[in-house]
Amino acid sequence: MQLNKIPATVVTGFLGSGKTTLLSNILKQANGKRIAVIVNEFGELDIDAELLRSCPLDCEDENAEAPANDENGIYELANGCICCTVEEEFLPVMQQLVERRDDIDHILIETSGLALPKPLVQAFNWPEIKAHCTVDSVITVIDGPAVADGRFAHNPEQVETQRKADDSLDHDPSLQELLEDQINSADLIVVSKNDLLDEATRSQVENTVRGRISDEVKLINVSNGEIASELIMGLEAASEDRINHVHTHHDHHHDHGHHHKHAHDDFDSLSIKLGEVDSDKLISVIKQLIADNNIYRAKGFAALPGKPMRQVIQGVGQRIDSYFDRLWQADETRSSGIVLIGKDLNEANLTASLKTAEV
Ligand SMILES: Nc1nc2c(ncn2[C@@H]2O[C@H](COP(=O)(O)OP(=O)(O)OP(=O)(O)O)[C@@H](O)[C@H]2O)c(=O)[nH]1
Repeated sequence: MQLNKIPATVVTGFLGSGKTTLLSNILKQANGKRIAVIVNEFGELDIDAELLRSCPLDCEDENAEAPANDENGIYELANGCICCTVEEEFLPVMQQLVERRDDIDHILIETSGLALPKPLVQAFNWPEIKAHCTVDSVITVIDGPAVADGRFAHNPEQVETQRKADDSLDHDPSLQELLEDQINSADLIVVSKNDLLDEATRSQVENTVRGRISDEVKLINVSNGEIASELIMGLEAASEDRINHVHTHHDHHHDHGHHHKHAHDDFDSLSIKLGEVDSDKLISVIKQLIADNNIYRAKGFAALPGKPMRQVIQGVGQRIDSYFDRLWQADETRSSGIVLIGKDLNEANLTASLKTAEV
């Protein structure tokens, strides 16, 4: 019966866990498969869509013809959170995709790191969607090194011992709930950043995650998003059929409709525009800001004087990656922009600090 429904894979996972990296690797393997991508981002710059769209330096030829990499294949949902805007944002996009169904083999959906997957999966039970689409699987990406650092301090003794070390970030109850909801909705767990784990840490991480999922949920370790697309697509889980039974911390908020307080209401997302910058200085300022504030995620683009290429800056926890992704285009203003996502962020102070990197 599902043969003629379009399969949709929902990729969820916390900020910076590696969702975009995974998706861009899947798109590289599209091999003629026509994949539509829906991206939802918490933050005003459409960085994820941009990164998925722009062909990385090492993939120029393979990808030139893949339809998913052409602009028509990528749908950005307005800034915010897919779980709160299912009706206004998600439904219309799905309707468009259904109209183009003869041109689409698979839909990939990247939710924002702060989104709750359940309401999104439930939307696949709405008649207009259900008739044409099914959820192939919900994949939850979990940041391996973050687990190793104790982000899943769930059992009480662990919380007690770890609280001394850090009482602000990783043991925030709203964050714990969000992570648990993302895990509970999963058909498949991808533990990312495997390259950053040694063997002992890897099995410790596996045990921690295993302790939180049911036995039938598979767990795969992945480095740099490199995984065969057959392991990710075509799982035929029909997740919408079971989603109502998945217990989450946020059920009552959605089910009763009136009280719309979500996990992510406590988070701030700032988008700070800068001119050309000194890259080393910018990175060291961001590191310092991450150390001094409740910043979970920093990402953006930097324009460096005299450099023809744009630099991508990615910060997760204390780790900052940077690389050049593409040439600045002739019609583009060379400017930098950084998105900071966290709690209790003081925009004026953070802007002033970042501006010290301008040249
Ligand atoms: N070393 C290493 N870095 C990784 C891996 N996967 C992702 N990263 C890095 O982690 C950072 C975040 O990765 P993204 O793929 O953007 O994460 P995301 O989940 O899409 O992030 P948000 O959309 O902001 O929630 C980037 O700097 C990636 O290069 C991995 O397997 N190994």
